[in-house]
Amino acid sequence: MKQAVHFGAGNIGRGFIGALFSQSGYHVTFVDIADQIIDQLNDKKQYQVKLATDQQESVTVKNVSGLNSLKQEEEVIKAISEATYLTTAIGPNILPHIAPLIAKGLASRVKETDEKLYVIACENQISATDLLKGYILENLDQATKEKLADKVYFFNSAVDRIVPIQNNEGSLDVLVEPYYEWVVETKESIPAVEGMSIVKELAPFIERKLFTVNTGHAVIAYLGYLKNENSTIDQSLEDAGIVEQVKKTLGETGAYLIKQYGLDAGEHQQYIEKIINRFKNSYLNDSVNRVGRSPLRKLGPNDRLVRPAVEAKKAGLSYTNLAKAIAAALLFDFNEDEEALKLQTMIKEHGVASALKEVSGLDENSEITEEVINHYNNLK
Ligand SMILES: NC(=O)C1=CN([C@@H]2O[C@H](COP(=O)(O)OP(=O)(O)OC[C@H]3O[C@@H](n4cnc5c(N)ncnc54)[C@H](O)[C@@H]3O)[C@@H](O)[C@H]2O)C=CC1
Ligand SMILES: O=P(O)(O)OC[C@H]1O[C@](O)(CO)[C@@H](O)[C@@H]1O
Repeated sequence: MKQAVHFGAGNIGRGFIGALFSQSGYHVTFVDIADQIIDQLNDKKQYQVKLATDQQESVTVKNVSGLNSLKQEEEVIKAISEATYLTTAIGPNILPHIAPLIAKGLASRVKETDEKLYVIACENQISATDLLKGYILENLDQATKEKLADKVYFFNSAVDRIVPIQNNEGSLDVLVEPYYEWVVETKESIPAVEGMSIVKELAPFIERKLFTVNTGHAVIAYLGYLKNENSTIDQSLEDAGIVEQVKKTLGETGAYLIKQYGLDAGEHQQYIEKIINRFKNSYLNDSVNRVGRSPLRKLGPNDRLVRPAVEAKKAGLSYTNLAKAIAAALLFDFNEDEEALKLQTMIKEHGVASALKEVSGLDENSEITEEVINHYNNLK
């Protein structure tokens, strides 16, 4: 049986990427640090992916097992040696932590086989695989790096499926939205995986996804949180003001995307509407706290709020609604989120402009910062 190794047996790992490999005839070895999930994968060897619809259709995902990256290094190295694909869905901040083990796996593999391995990071981050590749190379000697050529390939990708936090402690089953899109950038001819689309140039796809799905979701999460910190995304969309704000913000990112990539304006508008409808799915029960999680990452210079604002400004386009979304993100003070707490401390100690400089790379006296501060004071 063909083998896939997937780092991160969480929501996207089990509910999306691992499920596609299993449906394509692969055995999937999930590598994680959560013993409870790993033990269950090895014990039950299957789980259900349930669709968040009124019919609640489900798919059984079979041929799965689990390894602990902290306790089973040798087994992970062996699994990497035998795999055709190595994928991740663990969060961009964790990539540097798994790179040393992947490097050991690759070093061992290239001594044993000339078979090709395809590495794809499935994270909400532009060029996530390039970042992972960089971290892996830092852990390899020159001779091994040279041996990777024509044997280990690294492809960037964009992943789109909403998978909320699961309220089913003790179960491997995952509730997911029916929609999904996995776009992988490569010019190679690679083994087929059901549901994977191949493109030669990822930039328009990942920017369209990140600056529509993730920007829109972030706007709802941060404004929804300000209204009621215990609410869900679909509940927040019952507020006409929030709906209007999402539409205006996606109008701004849309204007940038249309200009930058020559998208058809009508088609892009339909894409926006389809996405807002996905957000309204009440079966997902997706909390504003999950979607707003890790605000330091989400306020990063290349992420879903700041990058489109900077690009829109450069292109002479409107960015005031994006500035409002940034301001709302700066007010996200959910006390179970480490990054939110850190952000609030930064703001308290040094002020909004200084926090924006440090987190988003925006100059303290830039026009965007000025606009964000105006919105921040109004929202506060
Ligand atoms: N949930 C969603 O709807 C979507 C998430 N994504 C992206 O997918 C990635 C994963 O997100 P989720 O699945 O939602 O997160 P999650 O928190 O459900 O899953 C992450 C998994 O990684 C594991 N992990 C953490 N540190 C690890 C380490 N050092 N070694 C091995 N495993 C480790 C955790 O135990 C957990 O099982 C993120 O980059 C996210 O932005 C992308 C599209 C959709
Ligand atoms: O997973 P992140 O980057 O923390 O952000 C949450 C976002 O990612 C998703 O989980 C999937 O794209 C969305 O639900 C949401 O926009």
